[in-house]
Amino acid sequence: MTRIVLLENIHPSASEVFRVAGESEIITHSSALSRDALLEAVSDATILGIRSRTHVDLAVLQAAKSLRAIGCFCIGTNQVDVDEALLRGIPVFNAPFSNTRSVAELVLGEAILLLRRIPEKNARVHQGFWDKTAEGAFEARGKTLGIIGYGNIGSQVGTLAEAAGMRVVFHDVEAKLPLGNARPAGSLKKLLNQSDVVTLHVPGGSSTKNIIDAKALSVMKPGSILINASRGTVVDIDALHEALKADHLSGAALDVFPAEPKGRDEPLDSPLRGMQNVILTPHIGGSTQESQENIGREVAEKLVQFARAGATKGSVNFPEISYRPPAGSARILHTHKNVPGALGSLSNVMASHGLNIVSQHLQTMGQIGYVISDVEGEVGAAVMDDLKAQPFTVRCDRV
Ligand SMILES: NC(=O)C1=CN([C@@H]2O[C@H](COP(=O)(O)OP(=O)(O)OC[C@H]3O[C@@H](n4cnc5c(N)ncnc54)[C@H](O)[C@@H]3O)[C@@H](O)[C@H]2O)C=CC1
Ligand SMILES: O=C(O)C(=O)COP(=O)(O)O
Repeated sequence: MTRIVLLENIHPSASEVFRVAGESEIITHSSALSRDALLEAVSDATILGIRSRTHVDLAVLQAAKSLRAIGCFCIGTNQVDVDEALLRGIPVFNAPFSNTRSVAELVLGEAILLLRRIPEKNARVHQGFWDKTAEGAFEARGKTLGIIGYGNIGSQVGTLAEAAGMRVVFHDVEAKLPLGNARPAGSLKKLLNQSDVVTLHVPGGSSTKNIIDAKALSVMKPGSILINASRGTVVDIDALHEALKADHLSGAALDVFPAEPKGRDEPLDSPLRGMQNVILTPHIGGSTQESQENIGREVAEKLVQFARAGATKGSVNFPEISYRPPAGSARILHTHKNVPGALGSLSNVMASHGLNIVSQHLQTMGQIGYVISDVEGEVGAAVMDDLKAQPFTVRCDRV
């Protein structure tokens, strides 16, 4: 019996996919859960769906005794301990492109608004002042946009910015194919000291923590603008606050924060609140009708293909095996420690129970191997128990 638990207001398109696939036990929550409620909710879940707010760490994985797969209904997967999930035979899926464009459009819009000082001007008119002036207002055309993290979102931002006449440079830890006239800056420092607008599109995690700290900010051009719609941990907020107060930067836009409010009634705790040259948004970079509906469908379809057929293609942490139609009368999914002879031992156990292997696919990733076996014959409790009892077995399911 599959029990699907979906948190954080995942779009109804996901539940629809599960229902069409014949799943009826779908529990939805409109927000993230408190720690205790989360531990309770995962205790009998077979599939867990989350977005960026829910942290699935070792304790959550330990509490989730029946969990078979996790769906991140977003791009980032830094909120899940994906390595620990792998060791427990739990694949993690995400939607790597579905909200890319939504973030890219927001970032270009914010760059243009900040170059024209619109947040301050908007506030002044609302307050009853008519400060008609060109002072400090610039066109985007001809300005340099520096993109840190030239992946799916970063490169889309670059394409949109070039269409607005901007010159685009980027910095990435990997070699990347430049789109249009974009060029690698050569180093983070070279990017920072030539860009009028700097935008961050790196993943979260320890390797990107505080990339933008006081030193990096000091290298940025006087009067330049910083935009962060990646993860809150990437920017040292106190250092940014100082740089803005000192007028070293002319503005900033932040969609993500080191500590984000748990729900709609909790205020953001940030020294940047109240600064009129700073756009603050509640982590909505990827929140558009189009993206959420697509994400719901995309991730749910991946989870259904895994639950039904063991397909792991597109998983961010697991040996990948594409969907294949079942070739025998039953399919056995086996995750094991990647040790010599595991496949042979598995096959012998199946043969000893009279099962004929019709098709078998093995993929390994680091310490873990994953085998899909299609067999002819009766897959009873005895063979499943024997397979589970093998010393190298991590988990074994029949689908
Ligand atoms: N604000 C929001 O609502 C959203 C935020 N995001 C965030 O944006 C991030 C980026 O998304 P994508 O572009 O789809 O990911 P991606 O994986 O396509 O691109 C990330 C790029 O960053 C590069 N990178 C990694 N560490 C780096 C470092 N230290 N310095 C420079 N480059 C580095 C990688 O090589 C890669 O090219 C996601 O991981 C997620 O955290 C994604 C979607 C929505
Ligand atoms: O896709 C991502 O990585 C995001 O940050 C979007 O997160 P969300 O689904 O809005 O909680």
